Amino acid sequence: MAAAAGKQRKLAVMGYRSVGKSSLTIQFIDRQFVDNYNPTIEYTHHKSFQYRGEEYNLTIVDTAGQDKYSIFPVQLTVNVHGFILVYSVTSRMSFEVVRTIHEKLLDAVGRLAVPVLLVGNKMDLYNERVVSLEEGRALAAQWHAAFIETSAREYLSTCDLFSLALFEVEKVYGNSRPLSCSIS
Ligand SMILES: Nc1nc2c(ncn2[C@@H]2O[C@H](COP(=O)(O)OP(=O)(O)OP(=O)(O)O)[C@@H](O)[C@H]2O)c(=O)[nH]1
Repeated sequence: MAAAAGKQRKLAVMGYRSVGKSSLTIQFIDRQFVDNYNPTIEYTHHKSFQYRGEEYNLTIVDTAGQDKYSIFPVQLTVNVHGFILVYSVTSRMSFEVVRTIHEKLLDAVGRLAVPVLLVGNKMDLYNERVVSLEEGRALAAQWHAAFIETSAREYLSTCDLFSLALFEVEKVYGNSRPLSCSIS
């Protein structure tokens, strides 16, 4: 008998240029870090993922870097279950840009209960940090979103960020038992 198809979930990864959107996605898909920088136009990845004993077929859209003045890609929100908004803890501009993206996202989707995970990446660059952990937490709290700091380079995070994104998605679309891992 053929195995039952997994749950289909689509996630979009958005943020300013060069914050590590592709690196985080590739780290999740291939478990490797790519050091060279190639700006992304838009790339869609697929991965089967076991989450809490269930099979998920994830589609992850790694989007082109946005800035404050970019036109929000409204078509990108169609059939997307959750949004991963990434900034770099080394870039104040990238932190401002995620605020703008979030505003445009709510306008585009037209409702407040949008599953969002805010990610502060490049936490391995301790000496270059300009956005504090508290600022990230406070912004996520203001949005009622989840929050995590990570490093795609060192694969640092208390809990896999894609599991956390899925947790936010399942709060709205499915199973919402609490996570057993802590989020720093
Ligand atoms: N030190 C460090 N460097 C990182 C990290 N994540 C990404 N980088 C580097 O930052 C640069 C940009 O990473 P990308 O993953 O291409 O960034 P992006 O957000 O996809 O960029 P765009 O496609 O322009 O939007 C690359 O040189 C990566 O190697 C990280 O966690 N730590």
